[in-house]
Amino acid sequence: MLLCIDCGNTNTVFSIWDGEKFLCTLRTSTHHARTADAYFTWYSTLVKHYGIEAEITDVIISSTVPRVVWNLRVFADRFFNCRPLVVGKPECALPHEPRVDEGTQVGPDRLVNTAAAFDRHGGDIIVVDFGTATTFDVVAKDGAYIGGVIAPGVNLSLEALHMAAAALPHVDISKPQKVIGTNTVECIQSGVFWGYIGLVREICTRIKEERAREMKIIATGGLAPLFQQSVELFDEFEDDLTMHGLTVIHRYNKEQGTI
Ligand SMILES: Nc1ncnc2c1ncn2[C@@H]1O[C@H](COP(=O)(O)OP(=O)(O)OP(=O)(O)O)[C@@H](O)[C@H]1O
Ligand SMILES: CC(C)(CO)[C@@H](O)C(=O)NCCC(=O)O
Ligand SMILES: [K+]
Repeated sequence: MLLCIDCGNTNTVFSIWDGEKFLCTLRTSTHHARTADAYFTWYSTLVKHYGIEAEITDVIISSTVPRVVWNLRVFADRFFNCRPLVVGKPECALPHEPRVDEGTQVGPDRLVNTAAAFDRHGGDIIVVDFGTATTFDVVAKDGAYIGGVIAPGVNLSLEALHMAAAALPHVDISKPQKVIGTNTVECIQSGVFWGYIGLVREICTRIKEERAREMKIIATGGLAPLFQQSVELFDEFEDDLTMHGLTVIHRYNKEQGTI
């Protein structure tokens, strides 16, 4: 079985793929100093709790935080006796090479999202991922990542207001009933919520104009459904997109004989 690891700047997600379906999904905060032993203690406790019998033979990692990869490599080697495939490293083949400026290190999560979206929907797609940052990944007709957009994430925007302005409290995102807030919390929620609706719509419109074609918009990440509630922004929402992409890239490397 394949253990897929998606390490973001905020959260790290493990998911076990049995070849047909994900058996479970485990989430922890990303912390570069977490040791291989600590990962295993956490992992084995939860797997046992869910009553899952998993013989892990392969591990694939996508990490936007380079420093965590070392401990995850040790984790894979020590507990599953395997060498993990790390997306973005030269030894990990990609179904389509990104077409970006030379020397650009595309975030591995974006490469994975791109592979997943192309596998499920074909090309001419925009993937919007609501993580620590909100990213827009543009997938060409042939499946290659050809660039995109990086905007501050929803929670990051809320946190930035709280951090920088003494009188602004921490608030959670939610959909305000109206645009004009009549208290501080409503004003902040309105700014971020409606501001984000505008951001997503404007960027997608401009991407389509720049590409001069219709493009399907796929959203992923915990907050996408909240925005979709109000305005039709996306064609599809897929909460397992990044995990699916890891299985696609792993299968491709098996087929290519790189692993
Ligand atoms: N209805 C909601 N209201 C508030 N927060 C939510 C809601 N649904 C999901 N979230 C939060 O949204 C965030 C987005 O999750 P996601 O896994 O997509 O990205 P992340 O873990 O924050 O970022 P990264 O992948 O970059 O680490 C999570 O922190 C999740 O707890
Ligand atoms: C943009 C983030 C932080 C989104 O997770 C990640 O994909 C990343 O660190 N990217 C590197 C830069 C780039 O993708 O062009
Ligand atoms: K993510």
